[in-house]
Order: sequence, then structure tokens, then C-alpha cells
Amino acid sequence: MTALFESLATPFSTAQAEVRSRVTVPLRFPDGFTATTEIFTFHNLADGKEHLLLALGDWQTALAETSAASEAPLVRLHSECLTGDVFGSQRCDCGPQLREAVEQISAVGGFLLYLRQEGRGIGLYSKLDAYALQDAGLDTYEANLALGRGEDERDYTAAAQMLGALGATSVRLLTNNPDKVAQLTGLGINITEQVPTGVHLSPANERYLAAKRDHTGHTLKLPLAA
Ligand SMILES: Nc1nc2c(ncn2[C@@H]2O[C@H](COP(=O)(O)OP(=O)(O)OP(=O)(O)O)[C@@H](O)[C@H]2O)c(=O)[nH]1
Ligand SMILES: [Zn+2]
Repeated sequence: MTALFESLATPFSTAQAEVRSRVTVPLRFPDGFTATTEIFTFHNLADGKEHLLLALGDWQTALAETSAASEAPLVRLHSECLTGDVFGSQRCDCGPQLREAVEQISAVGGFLLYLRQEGRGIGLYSKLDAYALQDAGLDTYEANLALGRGEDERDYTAAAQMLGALGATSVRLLTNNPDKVAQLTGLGINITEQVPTGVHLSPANERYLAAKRDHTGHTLKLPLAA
């Protein structure tokens, strides 16, 4: 394993993290979709959190193609959302985005980074407090501010470190969020293409998605007027 990652290492501006372990895990989603992943863990991540990297599909070939300046691996930075990812909450679009990302990345080879950034970095209890404020009329960003927190506290340094540890310094990024593109680029990751995620609209998440489009410039095509 060590030799593989030494050979993949490329010059990189962010402090190096090291692969700590890797293990194969078969996945099965509630709709029956299955995939196999290798889950990587790391030493020396900048924020000390237990972030995971799920390698999917033929990621080794996707990485090798990068060095030949062909199509880069498809990568998704998925921010933890217990309510959406585990319980199927429809207040957000996280559950369907996770399912979609695993399928898309499995098809072409790449990585899903499962980042422990619950509630855009404010944590689970605070996110639920923010939901209560949203039920009283605030939008998702105003609610964070009313709690004395930032609108979006996510920092992607650890994500850049994880990609760097696998030698994935040129990627296609699956996201609608311009801040992920800007931060990763600033951290030394070359984003060759921004690939939009699907729009997973439900009556319960319509206002939330519209706020992402209108306030932070998420590239979302929605029926709701701006
Ligand atoms: N504070 C807060 N966090 C939320 C809320 N709804 C979802 N989240 C969190 O937001 C994160 C997901 O971010 P999103 O804004 O949905 O999407 P994104 O990651 O910015 O953009 P994409 O890459 O396009 O999906 C997860 O950590 C969720 O837990 C909310 O109302 N308040
Ligand atoms: Zn969510």
C-alpha cells in the first residue's frame, strides 16, 4: 500500500495527510442499489475530525488517466447530514444527493469524501435549532446567523489533504456549490470540470433549495422564482 501512495504523490500546497487504513465495504441503499467501495481513513487531517474517503468504481484507472492529462476522477465532497443521509429527511436534498453521487462515481471511477461537517459546520443540535427558527420564518442562512454562527462554516482543507494523499490533485467536482470549487482551487486542487448534481425537489425542501440558489449562488434550476 505504501508504495502505491508514494508513487501517486504529487507536489501539493496543503500539509500532507497520510493514509491510515483502507477497507472494502459492500454498500446497499434502501432502493436496492448496490456498490462496492474501499473506505480510506487518514492521519494528520487539519481539523482532527474522522472524515472518510470512499473510493468507488475503477478509481485506479481514473487516477492513472489524470496523469496522462485525460479525464480526471469524479469527486464529491459530501457534508454530513444525519437527518437526510440516515433518516431520509426531506427538509434537504442530502439523502438523494448521496445516493446519486455513489452511483455516478461508481460508473466512472473516483471518490466520495464523507466530511463530518454536520449542519454546514455548526453541528447537529445547532442545525435542529436552526430548523426551529426556519419554522418560525427565517431562511436557512438567517437561522444560522440568529444562532450566532456563520452562514456556512465549512472549510475544505481536510478534503484537499485527503485528495492529495491519494494523488488526486486534478479532479472533476460533482457539486452545485461555487464555494467548494473556490476553496478547493485555493487549496491547490485543479478542478478540470464542475459537474452539477441533480435537483432533488420535494415540497419540504423547496424553500431551502431556493435559498441556496439565491443566497450562495448554487447552480440549481428550480421552478420557484428568484
Ligand atoms: N445549518 C444548517 N445546515 C443545513 C441545513 N440544511 C442542511 N444543512 C447541512 O448542509 C450541508 C449540505 O449542504 P448543502 O447546502 O445542502 O449543499 P452543498 O454541500 O453546499 O452543495 P452541493 O455540493 O451542491 O450539494 C449538510 O451538512 C447538512 O447537514 C439547515 O437548514 N441549516
Ligand atoms: Zn441534509
